Amino acid sequence: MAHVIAVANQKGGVGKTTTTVNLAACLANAGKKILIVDDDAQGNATSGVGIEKPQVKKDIYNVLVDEEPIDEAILHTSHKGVDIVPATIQLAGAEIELTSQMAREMRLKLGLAPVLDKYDYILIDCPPSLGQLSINAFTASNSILIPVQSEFYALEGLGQLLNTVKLVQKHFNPDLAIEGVLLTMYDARTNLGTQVISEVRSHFGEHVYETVIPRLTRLAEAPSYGEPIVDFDPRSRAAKVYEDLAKEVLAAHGE
Ligand SMILES: Nc1ncnc2c1ncn2[C@@H]1O[C@H](COP(=O)(O)OP(=O)(O)OP(=O)(O)O)[C@@H](O)[C@H]1O
Repeated sequence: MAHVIAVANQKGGVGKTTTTVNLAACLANAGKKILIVDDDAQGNATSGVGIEKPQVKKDIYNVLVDEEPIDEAILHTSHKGVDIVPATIQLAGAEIELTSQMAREMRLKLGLAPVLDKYDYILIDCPPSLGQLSINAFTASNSILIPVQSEFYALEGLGQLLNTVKLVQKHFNPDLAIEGVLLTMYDARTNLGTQVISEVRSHFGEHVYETVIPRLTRLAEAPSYGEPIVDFDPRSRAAKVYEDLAKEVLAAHGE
């Protein structure tokens, strides 16, 4: 039975997609079957695993809005053991279209149900907002992994995110847990990064991963080649840090 993890932070550009794609590949290298759900109309997770948009016949929009079977939208990716439900720009309309539909918060949960036993982990790459797409992700998930950029305003907006988590727990998904808080884009050359780390750790305590993702150019380069870092540059420090994160995630699940 898959463990479903929403990778979320309504702040833009904090490393959600980078974390989804690279954690997925590292978990697959550890022998796990992984499904990525691209829940963001930008479709960066989709292109980041080598899927060209014209290749996409059905995407997450068709699952959420048209309630079409998810297996018709699932594609294999460039990385063995990682499948994806892609997103294209048509997802941009879903927030509004879902608003007038019945059981709108449950669409992703219902959509994923038939494939839960085919995967070990399902990672949902959430959009930078707390609208219907994120609510659907939180309702469908066992837990939420929060990437936090190591910068001055790191904690800003996290209160709002945690409030949304509480609302979803109350109304749709009482068992939704915090999977972990991941510090990203850490720059060792500034004192600021170190300050932010201690601030985030004092706030979230044991939820914060030991692994901290540094700011590394290789991580920004890999997506344009449609490859996770472990394929693009397997011996790099960037590959190593996401491998470390995968080990922590597996350990947290007793593996
Ligand atoms: N550790 C890192 N070092 C260097 N660049 C990074 C790192 N993590 C992410 N990036 C780059 O920063 C940008 C934003 O990252 P990413 O797309 O993963 O964030 P996001 O939270 O998914 O963004 P959005 O909110 O737009 O969906 C991308 O260009 C990505 O390649």
